[in-house]
Amino acid sequence: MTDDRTHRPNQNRPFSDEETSGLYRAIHERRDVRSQFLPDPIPPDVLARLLDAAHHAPSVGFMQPWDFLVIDSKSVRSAVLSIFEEENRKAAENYEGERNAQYKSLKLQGILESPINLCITCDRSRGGSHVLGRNSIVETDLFSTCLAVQNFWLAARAEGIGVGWVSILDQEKLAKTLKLPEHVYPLAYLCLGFVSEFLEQPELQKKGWRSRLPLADLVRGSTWGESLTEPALEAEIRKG
Ligand SMILES: Cc1cc2c(cc1C)N(C[C@H](O)[C@H](O)[C@H](O)COP(=O)(O)O)c1[nH]c(=O)[nH]c(=O)c1N2
Repeated sequence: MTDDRTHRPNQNRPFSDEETSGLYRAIHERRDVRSQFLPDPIPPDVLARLLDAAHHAPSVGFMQPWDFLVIDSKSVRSAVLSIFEEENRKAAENYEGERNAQYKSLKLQGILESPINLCITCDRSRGGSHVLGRNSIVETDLFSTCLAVQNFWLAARAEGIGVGWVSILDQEKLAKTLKLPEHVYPLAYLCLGFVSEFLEQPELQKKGWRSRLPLADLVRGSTWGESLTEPALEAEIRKG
């Protein structure tokens, strides 16, 4: 696989309308999936494209700290599911009464229903002790790996593949189950597969757990307490 995989001539021209709307469509219609997985296998060429998309994420100092564990082993997945169940029991203790019942009714993983799981890890030692740009903020390797996850997630949506991120996991137990070296952190545990449907809105919103905040409440001016100085931008943001 080469860097030229998605090369197009005239790379500096803006995207066509169709390309632009395809990108925004992937962004808006990406979902976290855990209830709608189909068992159909993901064709190898498709999975390779998604991994290649992840590998083209930005990274601090071009560190590329990620590795990808393609987990098809049933026994490994069952072990991860056990870790989830234990952690999820603990997580449920954070809620009382009706909220507790609502929490317990949520489906928060698709570890066995999805045909494949993927762990995207972060090798915290890659690139040696001095990575350009990582001198002050050591966590930039983790941030970079999150961007690889997002690339993967968006490309998957475009390919019609659902992705669900499972983070209700004890990271130490997960690392042990996956036999990761000491310096490798299991950043994202993902379930992947074709889906019966992509929900129109986040599952948590659909189930009344939490809704999307208005963007206008989140955009601020130059400092935290200031408003935007550009009224036209303010108006555009309020339009929604
Ligand atoms: C870092 C991180 C970790 C998790 C998630 C996401 C992210 C970014 N999400 C998915 C999350 O609930 C979902 O993204 C939001 O509800 C918004 O929905 P959409 O992703 O827009 O469909 C998630 N979902 C779930 O069912 N179990 C989980 O353990 C997690 N963990």
